[in-house]
Amino acid sequence: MLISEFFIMVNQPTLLSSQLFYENRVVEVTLNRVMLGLWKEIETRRKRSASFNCISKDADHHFLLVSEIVGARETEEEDQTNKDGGRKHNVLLYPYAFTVSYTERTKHHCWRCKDIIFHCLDKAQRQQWVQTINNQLSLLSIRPKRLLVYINPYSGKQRGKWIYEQRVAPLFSRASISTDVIVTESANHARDHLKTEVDLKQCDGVVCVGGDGMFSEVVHGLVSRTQSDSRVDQNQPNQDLVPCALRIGIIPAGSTDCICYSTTGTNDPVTSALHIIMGDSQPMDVCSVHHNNTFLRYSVSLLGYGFYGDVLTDSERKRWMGPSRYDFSGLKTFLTHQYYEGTVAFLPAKDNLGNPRDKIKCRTRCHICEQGANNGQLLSGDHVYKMAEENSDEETSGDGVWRVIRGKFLAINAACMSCACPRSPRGLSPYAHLADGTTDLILVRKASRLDFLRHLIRHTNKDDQFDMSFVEVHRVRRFRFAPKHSNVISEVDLSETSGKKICNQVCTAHPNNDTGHSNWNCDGEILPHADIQVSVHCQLIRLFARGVERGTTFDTYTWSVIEGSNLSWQA
Ligand SMILES: CCCCCCCCCCCCC/C=C/[C@@H](O)[C@H](COP(=O)(O)O)NC(C)=O
Ligand SMILES: Nc1ncnc2c1ncn2[C@@H]1O[C@H](COP(=O)(O)OP(=O)(O)O)[C@@H](O)[C@H]1O
Ligand SMILES: [Ca+2]
Repeated sequence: MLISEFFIMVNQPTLLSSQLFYENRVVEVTLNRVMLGLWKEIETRRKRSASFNCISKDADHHFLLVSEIVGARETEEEDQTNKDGGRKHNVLLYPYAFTVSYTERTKHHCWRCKDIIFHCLDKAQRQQWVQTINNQLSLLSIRPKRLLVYINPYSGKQRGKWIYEQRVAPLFSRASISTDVIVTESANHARDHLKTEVDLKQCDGVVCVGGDGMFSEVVHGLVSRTQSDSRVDQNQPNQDLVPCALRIGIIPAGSTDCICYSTTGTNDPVTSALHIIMGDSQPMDVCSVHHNNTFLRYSVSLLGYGFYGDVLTDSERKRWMGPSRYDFSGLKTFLTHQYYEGTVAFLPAKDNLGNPRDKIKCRTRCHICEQGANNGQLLSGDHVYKMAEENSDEETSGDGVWRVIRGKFLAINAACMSCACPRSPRGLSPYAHLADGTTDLILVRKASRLDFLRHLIRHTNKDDQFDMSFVEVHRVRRFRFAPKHSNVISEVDLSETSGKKICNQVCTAHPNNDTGHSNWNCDGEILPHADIQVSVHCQLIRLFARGVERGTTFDTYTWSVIEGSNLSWQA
């Protein structure tokens, strides 16, 4: 925080100011539109213990941003812990307590909800404080007030219900958020409910408790509902889709939790609940997947053919093993060492969106993602690319021209975001962006088992998994794939303007034959077709998240400490 920002903050008109008892001392507490605090010690009974997070133990001025307060509530007498005599004495003088809950950052992007208890002289003063704080919070229009919650009781280690009830619901209630909770009874329950039954105007957001598959259900429900309400045909691969109005929150309880991890920096239910309460907003790209001009599915994380498709196909039969099914099937698939022949055609992204190896990480308020959204507006969809494509006879080369690559691949992965998760903390494509309108297309060609193992291991450490002769990676807006024996892609509608030429190339490249092919892993779902067309839709949805923050230490959102007027801290 800059000093100028600090002065703007403290110079806001005061809403409420009183002398209250806090811990072992009397303090002057002030509330304005932006902050609670600037506590000046009036009377010290005992040397203050460092009982709440602050930079300096000797500091006697503190503040808390209103935007980081979860809620305030009156506290019952019996809830108050008063172990020492000095404190008891003061509690008698200030018997009416209230609690302010706030968000505090801990290590590794985890947030925690902390409480501070203040004591008032009389009931009226306490009521005034609680009401004024909560009124201020209700003015923060970005915060959700009513949420629709779907719990998959079978996700991950089957602890979704417990996690929600024990760790999340109490926080929502502290933040005065009302909820409609639905425990799903079968696969696609949440998707179909959102698609047809829910009155979306009755809530401010949708929360899913589960894994990537559960999130995918909610995305399908919301996106499909939004398109059908706007009479948009999802079957057209080049169709501009209508963005969803409601934000989605993820309480991680699944096997991979890659979307939660990539958007918050951790897979912690309490952190996610606090992002939802704060009303965070993170736009996110969505890929639409079509086969033969028919809509198949949406994808927000990984579209994987070959290795990840085979891992998923094998692991689906082992759901009873829980999350470790992926380790088992991963090892088995690795040993099988199967490669697949096919043709990939793709439309590269604009140069101003960087490239998958530029070491620019997607972080909170990412400027590459901003750039991506602007590109979309300026170019209005694919028009410029269509022009480039029509005017060129080149099969490859040039920004905005389709490129075609044929070969034998161990894996073809498209990562629309980093796909960071506990198994791979940097992710499948560490520099992919959440909301730039592109996906990173990773082509892993046929290689020895040892080389492929080296590539896989690099997903788990700091080494560059793309720095290998058999791996190439491209940032793309659209792509197509046809397996060598494809007989379906020749049926693609050749009247489609964009991709027309490419389609011809793909078709002529592959006379039909009967060699085997893999499956696509689409965010943990197996797709029924190998021949697919993929388009990225920039910022189609929004999450209750803020992307991964740059540091985990002090910044403008957290508790700050000022030593008198000597502003020794800056973030
Ligand atoms: C020899 C060591 C090899 C380690 C390789 C580790 C790479 C891990 C990269 C994982 C990227 C996961 C992307 C997310 C996929 C999810 O959508 C999907 C479904 O997740 P869900 O079951 O719904 O939680 N999970 C998987 C494993 O396919
Ligand atoms: N009540 C239910 N019974 C069975 N399957 C369900 C239920 N609710 C959701 N599902 C499905 O379970 C699958 C896995 O869910 P997910 O939450 O991703 O868990 P995991 O991360 O363990 O795979 C998803 O495809 C989802 O559609
Ligand atoms: Ca992206």
